[in-house]
Amino acid sequence: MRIGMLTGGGDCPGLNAVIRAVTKSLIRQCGAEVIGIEDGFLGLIERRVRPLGWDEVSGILATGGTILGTSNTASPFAWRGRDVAAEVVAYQRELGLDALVTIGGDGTMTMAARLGEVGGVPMVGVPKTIDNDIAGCERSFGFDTAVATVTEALERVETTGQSHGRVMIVETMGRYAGWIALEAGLAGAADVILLPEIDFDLERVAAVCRERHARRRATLICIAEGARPVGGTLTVERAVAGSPDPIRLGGVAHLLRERLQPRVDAEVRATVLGHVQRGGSPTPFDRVLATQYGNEAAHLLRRGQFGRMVTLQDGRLASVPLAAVAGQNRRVPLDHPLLVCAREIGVCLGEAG
Ligand SMILES: Nc1ncnc2c1ncn2[C@@H]1O[C@H](COP(=O)(O)OP(=O)(O)OP(=O)(O)O)[C@@H](O)[C@H]1O
Ligand SMILES: O=P(O)(O)OC[C@H]1O[C@](O)(CO)[C@@H](O)[C@@H]1O
Ligand SMILES: [Mg+2]
Repeated sequence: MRIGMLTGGGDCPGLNAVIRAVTKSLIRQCGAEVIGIEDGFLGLIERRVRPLGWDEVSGILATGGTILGTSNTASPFAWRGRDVAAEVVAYQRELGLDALVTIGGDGTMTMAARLGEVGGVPMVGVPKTIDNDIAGCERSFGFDTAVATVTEALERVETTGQSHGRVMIVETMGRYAGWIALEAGLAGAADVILLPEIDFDLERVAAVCRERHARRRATLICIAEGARPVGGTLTVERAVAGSPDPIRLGGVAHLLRERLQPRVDAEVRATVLGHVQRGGSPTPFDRVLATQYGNEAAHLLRRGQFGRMVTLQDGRLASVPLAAVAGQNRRVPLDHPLLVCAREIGVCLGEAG
């Protein structure tokens, strides 16, 4: 058996743990040859691959990023104005691949499925993202690490906020889903948590800050990059040319700071955490989850269960058809127990009233 493997989309902690587990499982279970494809689908377009053996994947469990590199702008169906999908499929055949392991988000899964439809090799997907927003998957690896990083940041920001009696705003990543802000906000004892799923009422947030200033000096606000005020729009930082999902969010913390400042006596400061949340070594939880996902991907390959993505459902390893994942986005349901819990312990979610 000859298996290709690539990492696509934004990187996240735990990618190397998956690469290691897939490779070691396949070598041990069936003596398979594993071919690493560099920089996601770009490596298939530019014909850049390298063999992955036991030594190449040893010692990488705890390292951040991806040893294979990644890309979020390379589409074989629209590469520099040309459709090169047929050439990519031909290259897969030249390499003698029996299947492809694609470790990525919704975009990577969609692309892998599309390549399969035009004659590409069968594939098995592994869900990665710090955002935890992949359909059919209750925990993507990388999320736990991001939550740990944001939690530490909130705690650090809180002590300086206390010293100065300020309103401190911390902005998290997460795109259109509020999972990172919600879990880190709870773990980091934020007073206000603002999510993309609940448009926030500025007057309500200001009232909480004023009330806290009188009682507790400081207010800690955790806001997801995709949050927006009632009647407002998303805060877009930039558009990335060539990316199938070109919008990059960012900066809503600054918008909130500007609008809050005239409404409160305390000084307001904003911190945008950015890629700090996506880098570095995975937590033990993510190392274990990524290892299990990689091992399970090898099982699917050996059983010939293609066109599926490994996943976690009700705490158990499982797999779902790619068609159920492609083009989807898993957001925080409004009746989620963590939202209920947050409200009941007095966290403001920006809701009016
Ligand atoms: N809608 C799409 N149709 C076809 N191909 C796509 C699509 N979206 C993404 N791709 C391909 O998948 C690659 C990765 O996609 P994208 O940048 O959206 O990352 P992702 O896998 O969704 O991860 P994340 O969004 O978490 O960074 C792109 O470079 C592109 O080749
Ligand atoms: O690295 P880039 O292209 O700026 O993308 C940032 C986006 O990717 C993610 O880190 C992961 O999907 C999002 O949370 C964030 O909005
Ligand atoms: Mg995506």
